[in-house]
Amino acid sequence: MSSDELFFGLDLSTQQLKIITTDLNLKIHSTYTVEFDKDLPHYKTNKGVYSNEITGEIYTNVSIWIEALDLILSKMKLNNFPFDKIKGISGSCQQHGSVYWSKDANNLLSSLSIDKSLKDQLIPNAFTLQTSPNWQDHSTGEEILKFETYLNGAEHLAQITGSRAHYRFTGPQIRKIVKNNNEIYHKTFRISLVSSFLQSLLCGQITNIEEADACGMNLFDINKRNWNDELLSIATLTHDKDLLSSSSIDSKDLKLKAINELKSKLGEEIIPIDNNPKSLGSISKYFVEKYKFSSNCKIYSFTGDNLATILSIPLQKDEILISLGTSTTVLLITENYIPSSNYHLFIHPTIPNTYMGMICYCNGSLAREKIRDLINLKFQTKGWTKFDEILDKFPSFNNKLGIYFPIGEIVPNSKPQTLRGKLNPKTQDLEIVDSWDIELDVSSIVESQALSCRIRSSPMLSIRSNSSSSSSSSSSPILEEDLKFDGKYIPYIQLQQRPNKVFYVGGGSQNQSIVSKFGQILGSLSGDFKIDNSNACAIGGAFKATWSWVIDERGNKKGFHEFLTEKFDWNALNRLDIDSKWNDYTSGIVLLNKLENELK
Ligand SMILES: Nc1ncnc2c1ncn2[C@@H]1O[C@H](COP(=O)(O)OP(=O)(O)O)[C@@H](O)[C@H]1O
Ligand SMILES: O=C(CO)[C@@H](O)[C@H](O)COP(=O)(O)O
Repeated sequence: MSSDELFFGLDLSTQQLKIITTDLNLKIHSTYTVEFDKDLPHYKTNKGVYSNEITGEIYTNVSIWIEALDLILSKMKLNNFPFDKIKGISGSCQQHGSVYWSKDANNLLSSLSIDKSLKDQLIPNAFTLQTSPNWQDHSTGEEILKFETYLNGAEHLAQITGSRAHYRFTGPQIRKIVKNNNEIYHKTFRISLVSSFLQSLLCGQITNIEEADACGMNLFDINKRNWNDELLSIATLTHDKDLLSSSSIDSKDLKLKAINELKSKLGEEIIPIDNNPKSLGSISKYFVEKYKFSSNCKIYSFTGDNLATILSIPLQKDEILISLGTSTTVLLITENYIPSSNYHLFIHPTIPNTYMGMICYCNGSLAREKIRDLINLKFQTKGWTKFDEILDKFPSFNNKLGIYFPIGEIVPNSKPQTLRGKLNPKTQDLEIVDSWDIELDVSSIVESQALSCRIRSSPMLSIRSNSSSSSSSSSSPILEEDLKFDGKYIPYIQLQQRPNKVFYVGGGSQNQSIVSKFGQILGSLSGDFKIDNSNACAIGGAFKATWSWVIDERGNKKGFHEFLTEKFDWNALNRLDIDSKWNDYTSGIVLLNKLENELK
């Protein structure tokens, strides 16, 4: 490894912990991974988590993450990795999850001995709760109802926080813990997001939550750039009578006490996004002594995995990035804060006055894997080859679609279920079908997932379609009426908007057939691109660490976008040869709309 200045991007996602190292020119040097199911089998996780199908709870064990950190660094040490060259570290983590620290945590974090593992020193006493809710959790139905009711509805909540209430968001999850584990809540000294938890381990002290990731909590006021008192009180006062406005001094005191208690647990200060990122401090002495990091190695704030993903390429307006990880997420950037209950807006993690738009689906890779497994069972095959071969045999829309939600879905908000249907192209009537040949499920699942991304991202774009630029079938209907998705009408004009470019990242982007089908349906105007690696969020973290360090230590004044555009390796973008079938799939929008209206 020739460079003397290296940077780490960590990514703690659902199924694994990754580290990518880059140099000052943003060139990628190495990648290391620990997969939870495979490399830490004693935890007996399934795809990184534990699930309770009856309650809808999905969670994991904080201990897995702590053990994974020692394990990945030990793997690197065995490989003689030059830790002393690491100048800066940043990273990303799965969003919304929360970690509950005890009052002893800071002492324990700052006095770790290298004779014992992180896990043996932290797990017994540093946490009040050994588990952390996972973003796939669906157990907070009652809580999200309270958040939306007390805040005068989903749209109003979205105006304040960038999102309506969601099961997985940290505020509703905290409310559930206050209700079910009240003693534990009050004993908790600090609450971290997964991102601030990991940066705290590295810093050797509990650190604050970063502004962009705070937008995934239903607690943070995006306009005021601060915690919202009303929302903090909803998260902690679980008796309706305490929440209903009352002018009595006692009730005001109770509310204030509850707000202040949660504020102090979350940390009064939030790490702001600006053009002058400051380090949170140097890496803790445990890592210096055990792995031989330099004591000058700086830690920069971590963010959410989707937020870090948009840092991996110089994304522009009207370009969308699709992450085909465990979740499927559609990401884009915008300077306009126009919130809606149909999508999420987050503060951009490095560019001031800019936002990230996001749509997130739970049933992404794992739902596709279930169909792939059935195909492999039928044909006695392995891997994705047969699935891909079948998918490639469906070159155009056949007026059949299925909705496949083995677990509850975020978009649209729905229980676990499967629904298949055919559209009569002449009458536009829907016929529900109980089952069909499993081969049809292959095209159906990929088409319905891609159509949902197209429908829900198009209102956030600004380029109107020029239908002559894509292949068109004369039988395609023209949308002339507004369609209701997720309880809200999308004006048909907005359904005509198309992305300029689409970028694909994440595990599933390695699959040419899946990406081609997405590309045909999304119909980008200036091309589809795959990034030549599957670790976009870890790369985004490494790029953020590099940019931050260059500002912090070298006095560079370039903003993140300028810095990235200048150094970005454009050869890493793989242009894909995909023919748009945007027009042909217009009837797919009608069919998906009808099918979604039938969901239970
Ligand atoms: N060749 C492939 N074809 C389709 N899906 C794939 C392929 N390779 C990996 N995947 C999917 O990628 C998923 C993991 O994506 P990744 O981005 O690594 O995960 P994470 O969400 O944990 O960051 C797996 O669940 C798997 O289904
Ligand atoms: O909940 C969301 C975003 O809101 C998920 O995208 C999580 O952030 C986890 O992502 P992966 O494990 O799929 O990377």
